[in-house]
Amino acid sequence: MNAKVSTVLSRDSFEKALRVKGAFYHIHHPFHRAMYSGACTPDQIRGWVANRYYYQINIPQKDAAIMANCPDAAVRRLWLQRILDHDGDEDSAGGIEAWLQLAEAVGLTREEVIDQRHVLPGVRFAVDAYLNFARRATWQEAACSSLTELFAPEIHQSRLDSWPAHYPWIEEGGYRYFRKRLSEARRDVEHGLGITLDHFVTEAQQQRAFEILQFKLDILWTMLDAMSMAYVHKTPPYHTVTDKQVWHRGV
Ligand SMILES: O=C(O)c1cc(C(=O)O)c2c(n1)C(=O)C(=O)c1cc(C(=O)O)[nH]c1-2
Repeated sequence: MNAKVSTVLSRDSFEKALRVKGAFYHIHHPFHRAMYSGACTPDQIRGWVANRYYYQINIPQKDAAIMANCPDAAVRRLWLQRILDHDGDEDSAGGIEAWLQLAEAVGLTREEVIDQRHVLPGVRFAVDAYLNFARRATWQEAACSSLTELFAPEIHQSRLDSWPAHYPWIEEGGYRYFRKRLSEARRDVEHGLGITLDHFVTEAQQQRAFEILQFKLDILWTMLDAMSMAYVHKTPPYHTVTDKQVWHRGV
């Protein structure tokens, strides 16, 4: 009788295999490559900042959904920091405010960002898929979906390294968000990765973890596809019938 050869990955190999998924991170998307090679117009940078605002404001709701599904107080206590990072506390204004300062630094008004008039339907649907996944998945699966943050410090650093030279018209104060995320993302990943390595221990679970990480990579990539249609190819939704931004702002 043939014994089934186990293809369960060791903890180390599993972590390495998760990191290999970085090959599909949105740092490789043409829109991103254009951003850090200096090829973007001010309108393209503004479009990206205004659309990414929707991701920023959904992240703390996503993290609150994970906490709501998690019965482990020790995990919740650590996870709570993510919400404070974005929403702020009595000492610091937080990431959403820093993002609004980035918006102003690139020439947008707070009002036009906060009212979400520029948020493209494709971006909205992609971000909503992330929040909805966190609501319905187990807290360990939702924690696993945050692991694209493994690759985030590099992308924030690439902006800090390249944008000031390419886009001197962006005010320096706008870069605070990216600087702030360098250490926050590293700390988040340590926690999220620990949960994932502890929880996904069978072959089927590890395959599921790869699929969850790919789902999240798809979200980030799809957001940029929608922005490319609108700001690079100049084909935003309904462009064949109107040049007005008629799409909905969230229902
Ligand atoms: O600018 C980026 O490219 C980028 C990517 C990601 C990511 O990989 O999900 C996050 C962030 N930024 C970010 O700033 C952030 O706070 C964040 C939280 C999360 C998450 O899934 O919980 N991802 C990200």
